Amino acid sequence: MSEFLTIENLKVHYPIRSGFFNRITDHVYAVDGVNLSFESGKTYGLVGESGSGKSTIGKAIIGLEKLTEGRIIYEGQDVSNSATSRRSEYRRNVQMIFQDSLSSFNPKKRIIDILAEPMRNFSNMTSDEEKRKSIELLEIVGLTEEALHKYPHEFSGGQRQRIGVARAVALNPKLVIADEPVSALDLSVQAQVLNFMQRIQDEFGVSYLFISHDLGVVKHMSDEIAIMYHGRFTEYGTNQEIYSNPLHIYTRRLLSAIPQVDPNNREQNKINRLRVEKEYREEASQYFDGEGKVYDLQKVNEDHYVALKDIPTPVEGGIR
Ligand SMILES: Nc1ncnc2c1ncn2[C@@H]1O[C@H](COP(=O)(O)OP(=O)(O)OP(=O)(O)O)[C@@H](O)[C@H]1O
Repeated sequence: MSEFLTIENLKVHYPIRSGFFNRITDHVYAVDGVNLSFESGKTYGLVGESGSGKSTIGKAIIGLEKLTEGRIIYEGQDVSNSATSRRSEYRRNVQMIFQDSLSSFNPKKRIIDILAEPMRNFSNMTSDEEKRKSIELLEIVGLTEEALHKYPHEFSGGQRQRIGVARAVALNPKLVIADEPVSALDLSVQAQVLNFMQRIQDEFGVSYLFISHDLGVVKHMSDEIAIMYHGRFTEYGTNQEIYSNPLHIYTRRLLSAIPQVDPNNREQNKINRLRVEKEYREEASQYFDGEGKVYDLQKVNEDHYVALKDIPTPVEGGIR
């Protein structure tokens, strides 16, 4: 299957100003050379701790952050520059869902206006068509026509996130960037929202970039996973490779931090976590260069890339 969107060497550096003249004295390297390609109908997990640069990648792809360097290639054309002719088609096809829909929705607008906004921006529907489409969208996420004339605050957090999903998919986009879409919700409600997202993917073939700080949450959603540390990828691979054969200590650290539901696994998990922490402290130079940056990604196999100085040699049953 071919890629419809490719991100090449993406960099977003924020200037730090200081002193009496407010001069630029340094930069935050929020995203520092990231490559990523998207195929239709797949979910890509983007995972890392707070401040690692995940949201900045999402915002740069959607056009909310200016690229310091790099290119965004959509259907074979460079759309990095906002003046390009394909830009409008690109903006229609790449949508975003935010963590907190209450603050991303205008509280004074009714749901019909919130849902119809992308239709008004990117299509020429009549108000009847907008209404019909909005009802259809609400049904897709398990809500009824009654919701149309209500305001965002009249819904629960889970319902609002479902409305956010409905708005994002209103125009059949190719990619939806979901930035921590369920982090603010209770566990049972999280599962409900994720189920709707999955059903929509099965029906319409949309791709997701699913941003989370939690490897546990992305596990059941993602086909491919990128692990991010200080603006760079430490590891990239298929779900199977990342969860069953993690090679970077940072990935293993995130994995060992997933809470264990089964009490029988808790003791083993604790031992594992302590072992990973010890290795993280004592063998950092294998994983990070002299400045504490991760190395460039290297290919382990078709399904797996890791930022290590030396790629370990394969042994029977995987790579260790
Ligand atoms: N507008 C900005 N100006 C300066 N620095 C910024 C700006 N936006 C983000 N940063 C910095 O860039 C880095 C990456 O931030 P980003 O929000 O992308 O991380 P994140 O992984 O999404 O974290 P979180 O999970 O907390 O949202 C952080 O150090 C952050 O402080």
